Amino acid sequence: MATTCTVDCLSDAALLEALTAPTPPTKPFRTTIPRRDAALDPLLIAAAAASGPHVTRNHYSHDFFPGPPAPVVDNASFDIASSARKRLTYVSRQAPRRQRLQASLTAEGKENGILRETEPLQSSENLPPVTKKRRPSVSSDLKARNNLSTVTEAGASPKPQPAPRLEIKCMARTRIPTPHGPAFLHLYHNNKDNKEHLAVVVDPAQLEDTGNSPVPAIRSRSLDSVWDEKETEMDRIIRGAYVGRLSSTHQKASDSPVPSQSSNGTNTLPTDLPAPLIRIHSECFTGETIGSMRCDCGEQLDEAIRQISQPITLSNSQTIPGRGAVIYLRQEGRGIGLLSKIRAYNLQDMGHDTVTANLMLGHKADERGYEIAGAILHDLGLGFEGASCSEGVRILTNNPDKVEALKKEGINIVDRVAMVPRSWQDRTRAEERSEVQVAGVTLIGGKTVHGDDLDKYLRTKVLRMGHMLPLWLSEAAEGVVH
Ligand SMILES: Nc1nc2c(ncn2[C@@H]2O[C@H](COP(=O)(O)OP(=O)(O)OP(=O)(O)O)[C@@H](O)[C@H]2O)c(=O)[nH]1
Repeated sequence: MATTCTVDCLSDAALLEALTAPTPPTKPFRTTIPRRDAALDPLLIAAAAASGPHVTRNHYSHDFFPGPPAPVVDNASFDIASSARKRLTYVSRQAPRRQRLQASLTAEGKENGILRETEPLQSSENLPPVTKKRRPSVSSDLKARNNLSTVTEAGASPKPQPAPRLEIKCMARTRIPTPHGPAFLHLYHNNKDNKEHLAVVVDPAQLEDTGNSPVPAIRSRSLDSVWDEKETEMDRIIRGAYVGRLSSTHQKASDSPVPSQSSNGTNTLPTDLPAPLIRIHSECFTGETIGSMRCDCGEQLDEAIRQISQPITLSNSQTIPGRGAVIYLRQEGRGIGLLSKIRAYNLQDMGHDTVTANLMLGHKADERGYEIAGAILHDLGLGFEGASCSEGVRILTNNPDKVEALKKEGINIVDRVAMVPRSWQDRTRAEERSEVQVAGVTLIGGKTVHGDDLDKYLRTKVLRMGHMLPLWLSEAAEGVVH
């Protein structure tokens, strides 16, 4: 035994020497280092024990585990009775890759609010029952006439179930005074994800309830409809289905269905009335809640409400309040969720831009969808044929994907209004005045801010994501790309 141990220790030392030497060995290992074919190699076992079972993410749970008894080897390195000795083999206790992938997708889906088939449709529990009117198809008609059975034949593989039709419902609405004027906040439920998406409707004319407005009110059909015959007028008012401005003396439930005309009873809109201005905005906790200057999201939300609230002057010199809506979608971090966005920020600090950081984390540059936004716009009667405001909408964005996605949802977009970052509009003036406001920077009602992170983000949106915005000129002249 003593002899074998000495031989092995020497060979271990020689191997270590060869591996750690400043210059690679001149002769091949085979000629300088004795064979190492012992059943238990102490060096390898020590290395594995020191590194632990999770050497890399992909090797998590791989380890040495007792295997079948080892065959008796004459020159075994350890003096353990071979009958009692269990051979250690390197085996994996990981689930197959397919199962691990599925588990991680489910976890990620939860994070991003995607409902799995096994989860209850929490958010659609209050949706009205869907009455599906099925048009008889030619084949079902024939079957009915010939009295043929429509039951699936035994043995036929079940057809994959189509995804349920998207349903949304405005659950509640209330007046919100903002620094730019009054708005109505609408909260929506849907049967696709478990997020509460929102619509900030700017239409202060409907606060008056005088019946004189030349334009139709922007109202939610699902909110104004009667949900249940047991529902009282007060129930409807409490969930926001009221007209005018609610007060201790004014409480009037809205009609259902909403009349599809302006409140003065006409269907014809002033010819020079601009289409309502809308913005589809995606949630950004960092930009909107804690005033992060890594992006311009807080500022964009503020700017959207400000622009939509601007009064409109018609050619007959009549001025009417601004009208439109911000559809606020809960798709944080361009759909990857806050957790992944935080990780992406760390990659950005290491020198990657916002697009590359997403890709490095296994996400797409943009994972958002606009189906729910389209449905909310339909519900509000904005931008589609047959709506009370059939004039189409103007959209406030630089993002060509949003425009295309909304067109696919059937939204009639008559114009796009650019969303120019305040820091690119105001920089020269601010530098001249050398005053940069810091308090309340990108929050609602805040002022312009500048910063390197913000600049990188804005430039990447133009240069890598195809946003339709001229680069801030001095940067463009320098050709700086981050
Ligand atoms: N993944 C990721 N998301 C970010 C980053 N910075 C901002 N966001 C997200 O981007 C979204 C903001 O996008 P939007 O306000 O819809 O604007 P946009 O698509 O850039 O296009 P515009 O309509 O032109 O403003 C929010 O969900 C933010 O959380 C980032 O660095 N990484």
